[in-house]
Amino acid sequence: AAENACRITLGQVNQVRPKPPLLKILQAAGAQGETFTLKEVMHYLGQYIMVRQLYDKRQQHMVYCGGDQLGELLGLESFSVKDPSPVYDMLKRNLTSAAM
Ligand SMILES: C[C@@H](c1ccc(Cl)cc1)n1cnc(-c2ccccc2)c1-c1c(C(=O)NCCN2CCN(C3CCCCC3)CC2)[nH]c2cc(Cl)ccc12
Repeated sequence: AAENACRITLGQVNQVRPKPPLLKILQAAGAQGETFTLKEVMHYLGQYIMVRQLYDKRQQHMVYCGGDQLGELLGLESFSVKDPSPVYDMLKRNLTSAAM
């Protein structure tokens, strides 16, 4: 009934919970905790790519992730940051809603 409705504060409603393999990658990029906004997940994935030097220095939109855990998760050797679809597909498989 209404009075028993779970109280979801606005701050929590857009949180996602990465599955362990993705959480490990985010933590390698400095992420703390277990739930994040999608924006934070994207930020830490970008940081991970930079810290691990997975992007091509000359063609900076190309990410070569074969042989890295990121490539395992994506099921790809490389991708262009101009086509985010493989990343979104991977996130669909590796994120669960953290609300309740
Ligand atoms: C638009 C955005 C994006 C965001 C999501 C997606 Cl699915 C595609 C694209 N983006 C544009 N270029 C990058 C990028 C390129 C090379 C190395 C690292 C990041 C990103 C990515 C960010 C990010 O948070 N980007 C902040 C600004 N970036 C500009 C590029 N900057 C680097 C470019 C290479 C040289 C060093 C600076 C880093 C900060 N997060 C990502 C996570 C992944 Cl799985 C893939 C790419 C990115």
